[in-house]
Amino acid sequence: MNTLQIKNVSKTYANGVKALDTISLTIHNGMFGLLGPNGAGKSSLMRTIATLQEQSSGDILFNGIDIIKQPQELRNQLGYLPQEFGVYPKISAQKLLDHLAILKGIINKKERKEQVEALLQQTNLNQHRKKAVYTFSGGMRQRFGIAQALLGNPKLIIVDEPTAGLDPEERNRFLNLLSEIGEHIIIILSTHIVEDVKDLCANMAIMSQGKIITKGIPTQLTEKLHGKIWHKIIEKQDLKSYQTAFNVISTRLISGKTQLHVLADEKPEAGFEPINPGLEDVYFSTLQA
Ligand SMILES: Nc1ncnc2c1ncn2[C@@H]1O[C@H](COP(=O)(O)OP(=O)(O)OP(=O)(O)O)[C@@H](O)[C@H]1O
Repeated sequence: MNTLQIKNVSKTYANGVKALDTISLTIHNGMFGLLGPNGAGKSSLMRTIATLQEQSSGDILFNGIDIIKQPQELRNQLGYLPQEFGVYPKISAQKLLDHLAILKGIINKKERKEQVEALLQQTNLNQHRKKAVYTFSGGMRQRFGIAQALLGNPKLIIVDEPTAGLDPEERNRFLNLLSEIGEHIIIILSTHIVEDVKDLCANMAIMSQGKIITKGIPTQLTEKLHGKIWHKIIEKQDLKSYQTAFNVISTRLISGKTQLHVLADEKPEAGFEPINPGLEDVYFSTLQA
């Protein structure tokens, strides 16, 4: 079992922005969803765990190893797909993956060839291996990103906002690929898309303004809201008055009418119906608390 311990980690940038504020999390094998709006600090946390920047205070231990004291130990076991992968050189996907494998320390040629081929197959990119990555679609690039993250059989994989900008089919494909990677390593999926976390992640945390504001098992967090989420369809122009009168956690426009979700212990007023809470209700009610 792998264990990542984040203990009271804070990060203040040179410009004074406190992006991480006493974060504590313990993460074991399986897929962990880190959910939060833009600017919550997710990338700051991912970059800190990946040893690309140091925290201002607090400790991060991976399988008991302090990642500040022994960054190379962590890097040898890490696969990282950053939010911005940067500029791709004009060489084929296969050559680029081979080159990245050398950088990861896989110096044995035969072993490298086998890994590169297996990863191109696994990420369904084998038929595109001769094409340059910069010509790839967004979904193909992200799958290539996973292929490079998997080089060297890492025990910890970090993927930062991987599905942003993907169309639904590519997104599904990408998420299926992630879920196939396995239960024997830690995969941290940072995202602002609730759906990404809902079906895939055994554990999750919600982050806002540099803090972890809730954490747990998605189904248990959802269950806690049972009987407290109320639904009503109203006229668009009445929204303001409903927002003043009730704890409206989300709104959605459906065929010109507005659908409300309200958090309340009892039926707010006539016309409201109880509904089964979803992870979106957990997310929005937590962010508003
Ligand atoms: N290198 C930096 N220097 C100064 N401020 C930074 C730096 N990186 C991030 N920030 C600030 O820290 C805060 C958290 O940013 P971060 O990118 O970690 O959030 P995020 O949750 O990943 O959001 P997004 O999805 O928009 O990237 C923001 O206010 C951001 O402007």
